[in-house]
Amino acid sequence: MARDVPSTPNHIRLTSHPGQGTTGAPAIQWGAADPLLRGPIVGSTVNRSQRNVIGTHSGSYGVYRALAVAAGSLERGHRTDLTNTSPTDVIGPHPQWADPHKIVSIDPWGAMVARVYADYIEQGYDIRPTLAVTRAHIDLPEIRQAMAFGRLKADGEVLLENGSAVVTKVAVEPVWWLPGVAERFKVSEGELRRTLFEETGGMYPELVTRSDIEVFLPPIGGQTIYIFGNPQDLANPAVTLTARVHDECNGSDVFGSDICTCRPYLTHAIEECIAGAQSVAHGGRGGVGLIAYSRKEGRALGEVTKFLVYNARKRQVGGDSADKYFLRTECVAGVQDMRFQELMPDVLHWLGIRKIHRLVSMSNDKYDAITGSGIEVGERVKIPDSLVPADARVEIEAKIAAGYFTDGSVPDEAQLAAVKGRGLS
Ligand SMILES: Nc1nc2c(ncn2[C@@H]2O[C@H](COP(=O)(O)OP(=O)(O)OP(=O)(O)O)[C@@H](O)[C@H]2O)c(=O)[nH]1
Ligand SMILES: [Zn+2]
Repeated sequence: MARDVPSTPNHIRLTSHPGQGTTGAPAIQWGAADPLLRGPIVGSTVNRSQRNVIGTHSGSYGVYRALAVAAGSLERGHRTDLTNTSPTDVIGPHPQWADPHKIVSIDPWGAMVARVYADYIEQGYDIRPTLAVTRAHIDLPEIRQAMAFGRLKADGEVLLENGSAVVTKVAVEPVWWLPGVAERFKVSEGELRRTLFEETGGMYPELVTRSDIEVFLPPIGGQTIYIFGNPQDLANPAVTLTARVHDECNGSDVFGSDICTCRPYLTHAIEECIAGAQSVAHGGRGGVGLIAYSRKEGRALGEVTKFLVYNARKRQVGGDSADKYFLRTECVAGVQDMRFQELMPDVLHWLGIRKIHRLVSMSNDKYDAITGSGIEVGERVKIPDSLVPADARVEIEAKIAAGYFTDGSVPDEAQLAAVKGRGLS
């Protein structure tokens, strides 16, 4: 490993120093329809005078990049070679991209920077994609099972004979336009900036010293989109869209933990998306399917908090029960949920979506955020009862009592108290 990295500066230079100015930093006019007028996002950590954002690229992985530079395995200021990296499918531009209030947490031009900002890149600006579009085959045991039971049939297009589904997938990194984010949360921009500064331990001084810089690349996880069928159809409200927006639950999604409904609901949604995208001749709906997966582990409380809550739930007097489900979370975390679905619809607007015909979710927070942002929702598809693991009854009944969508009855207090989970074994 090369340890002699000569380019690390001896003096720390603070971008918060007002004397430094923004000479050379392109202006950003958020929501401008013309990408050149909107201006490129420049988050280079090397050429400070060209930066027009607070923070840096890659979300939380920016810290690993720093580590790689510190360890000498990455050359400081390495420029991405964008040869052959362009999107496999063109998405947009859609009219929503030109509305500064519809999209505030994604750079809509993030997948095509190499093309639209080619001149800037030629002049030496370090402009990096914040979105990447590719294609893949996904292979899930639940989908092969659905084929074995005759619920899905291969069509050679969306679903192959070997059980793989063909998808277009998009990786999304967050790019926050602070005035718009503040507006979403109904707080002043100053209040948002000060709180972000203080609650990150003063990590980004520019939040409070550089009010002229409005864009923040936050050190958080992003999203991944999986599209079944033609991505262009997402923007056509006449094409039936089956969609699920899903928040990360590593324990269930990946490891099959049975305390919640996350993986079964996700795989059910994938099955619905495949059927939704298949042709009518193959038993499908002749539409398009979408899964938007957000890195918001444990309702964005993080996995440590989540596991603490599991212990508290299962050790409480009387054992784990649905009536105490949210109370235990609140006791540990101080809040039930920190996901804030307010920013979630941005990705749907980026895709040009105006109508979701079948929303595979029971969450009232998701529903309210989506419809509140101007997207029409038709049917809401709940998780089939047979897919709810025994130990996840506590969660699902507590959610229904708290306002989640159901086509059955809402449990009362006594019924909730009677729904019990397993002990700690
Ligand atoms: N803190 C905490 N988080 C949980 C618990 N159980 C599940 N989660 C998290 O809750 C989130 C569930 O998100 P989704 O699967 O999108 O579901 P939802 O928002 O409840 O709504 P649906 O769309 O109806 O499934 C994930 O981030 C999980 O990690 C729990 O007991 N405590
Ligand atoms: Zn879960």
